[in-house]
Amino acid sequence: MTNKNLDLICLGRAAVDFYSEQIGSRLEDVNSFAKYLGGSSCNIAFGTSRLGLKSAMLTRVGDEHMGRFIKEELERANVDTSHVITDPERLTGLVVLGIKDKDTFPLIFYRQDCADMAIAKEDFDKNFIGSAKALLITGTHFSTKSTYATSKQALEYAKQTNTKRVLDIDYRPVLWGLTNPGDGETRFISNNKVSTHLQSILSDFDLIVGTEEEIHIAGASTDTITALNRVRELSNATIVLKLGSQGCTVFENDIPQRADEFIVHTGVLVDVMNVLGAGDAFMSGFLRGWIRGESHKNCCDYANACGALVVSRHGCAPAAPSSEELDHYLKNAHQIERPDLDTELNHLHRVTTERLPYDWQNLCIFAFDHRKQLHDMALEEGDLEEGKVVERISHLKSLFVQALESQMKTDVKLGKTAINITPIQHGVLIDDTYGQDALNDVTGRHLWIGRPVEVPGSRPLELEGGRSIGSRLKSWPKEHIVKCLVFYHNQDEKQLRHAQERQIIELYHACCVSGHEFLLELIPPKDKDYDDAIYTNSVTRFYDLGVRPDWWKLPPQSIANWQALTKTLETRDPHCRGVVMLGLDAPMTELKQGFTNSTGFNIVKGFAVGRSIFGAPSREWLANRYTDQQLIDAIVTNYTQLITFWQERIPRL
Ligand SMILES: Nc1ncnc2c1ncn2[C@@H]1O[C@H](COP(=O)(O)OP(=O)(O)OP(=O)(O)O)[C@@H](O)[C@H]1O
Ligand SMILES: O=C(O)C[C@@H](O)[C@H](O)C(=O)CO
Repeated sequence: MTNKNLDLICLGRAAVDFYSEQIGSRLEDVNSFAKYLGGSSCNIAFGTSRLGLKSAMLTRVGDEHMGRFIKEELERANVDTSHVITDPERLTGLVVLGIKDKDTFPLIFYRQDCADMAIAKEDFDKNFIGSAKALLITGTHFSTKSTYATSKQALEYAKQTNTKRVLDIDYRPVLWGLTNPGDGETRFISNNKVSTHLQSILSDFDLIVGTEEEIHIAGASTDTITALNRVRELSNATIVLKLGSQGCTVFENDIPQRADEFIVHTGVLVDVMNVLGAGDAFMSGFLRGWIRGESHKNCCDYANACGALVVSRHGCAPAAPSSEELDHYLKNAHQIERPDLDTELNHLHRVTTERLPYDWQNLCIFAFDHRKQLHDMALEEGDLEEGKVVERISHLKSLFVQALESQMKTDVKLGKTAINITPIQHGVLIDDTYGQDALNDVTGRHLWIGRPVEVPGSRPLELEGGRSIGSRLKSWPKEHIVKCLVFYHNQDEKQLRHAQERQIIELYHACCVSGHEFLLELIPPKDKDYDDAIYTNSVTRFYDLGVRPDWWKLPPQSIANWQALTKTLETRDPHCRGVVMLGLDAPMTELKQGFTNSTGFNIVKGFAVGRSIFGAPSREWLANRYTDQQLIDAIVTNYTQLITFWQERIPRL
């Protein structure tokens, strides 16, 4: 398997899963669904990519939002989507799934004439298939005349180019027209036609994977040994038999005469939340080892562990583990009774699977989540009635977004001439009190977006909208980063300190559940003395409490302090995204010095500054001394100044 730049191509179903959020509900009664990437083949392309293989997807999606979602999800997981073709006529397949109890998982496929079934021979060529070490096809894509012909063509190219061929039998009777269309749940119906059909392709494969029921359909017998023997008669492939919670077994050559002669590779039994997707995760784990030529034992260990992790979690694709997470689980599985409740494993899952949004290294964040300050400013300068304040500040915040847009255009020009400068990544911090329109406007544009939850100025910390932050986060776009500012001193009197810490712990856990990133901003209270060590001590204290924010927001620090903080982050949470520096309305020269001190410290990813950029121009605008355009221009001048300070401190490439 040399000269292959891809490890794996997956040909088959690409769908969107709508997954019931009420565990125990009948599907009839479910009232909210999570939306995930789905489709067995897509799940495997995604799962193997998370495990470090270079995977590609070969399929079609609709020319609509769901099709784009699939493509983007795959890309975020680093899957090659060069052969995810947009079908001009058909819609993307959908799947609705429920979790009734540990054995009942109602499932409806909305796949009539769906896009992935239109995959055609013209969608790929021999070079593409030959560029992978292995080609995987799932059973459904042999179920119609045209998908059969397309799949056979792909197999032929694979044979000619020494690409290994893998079959996941993945038998879904409904997709062969054997049950009523609403019954996606039934996993086995014996049918001679299907068996004969499948048997016509078995000889084409090097690896065949199936559950007992799937081997039964392929081998045309409900006696497992008989069915395995029939598969063996027709194929020299390595056969992997999945045995549910017991694990799996592999046959290279002859089939043993009795089941008790099987060499069973067992994993660790876990509590089932949902078995759906276990097969795709199993396949992903197995292929991680098989494509790299590892032993059966390793392949099966990876496969069983991936299956176990996925059955213990909600969803199929999003539950799939990363390489680091899998290795951690394999080392510790016997001590991890409940993977779904294990803090370390959940943390690794959260921080090592592709986080939204992207990789941030050079952040220039325009922070205008100020509520109290802008409110006071509006009253002072604008001579407004209280009722008009909201309207005026909302308008002001929309103009801030326009200023940001102008700034981004300026940067594009800058980037063209100064190519040796690291590209700037823009961000914003906006509240939903005055800035909902501005927030909606910036969302979905690949910006870093922070959104505050604290009641401004509160100490002890209070959250806007009360304590039920978890339910609030349900309505937040995933890309919004939960920002919480706390006026904190690690030597605050006990009661105050504990109240604040409890609030932060709850908030952090709510973010872990909702999947939002969390930014913790620490500012020492004005009414209390503190020395330089306060930041490292406070950060350490939160780690001791089990709070691992994705981001820290801290004032600029001395060089010695950045050294201490670097050490703390490296030892306590190497996956932390980093620190952004705040401005505290400081004059530009002071900010410049602060930025300079952070030179060379990789934990510092950028700045998040507000009043130094918008303060003076906003006063002018609120007092009607500036037009909208003058405000925008003044903001861009200040923002550009800060970006220049920041860029100058970044070592040139
Ligand atoms: N309760 C469990 N505990 C531990 N591992 C499990 C458990 N259930 C399943 N697994 C693992 O997941 C693998 C696949 O499970 P299963 O046999 O249910 O696949 P499947 O029917 O193909 O799944 P799917 O619903 O995705 O089609 C098993 O071989 C095993 O490794
Ligand atoms: O493979 C399918 O089409 C169904 C999937 O969308 C879903 O993720 C699942 O059930 C995986 O086993």
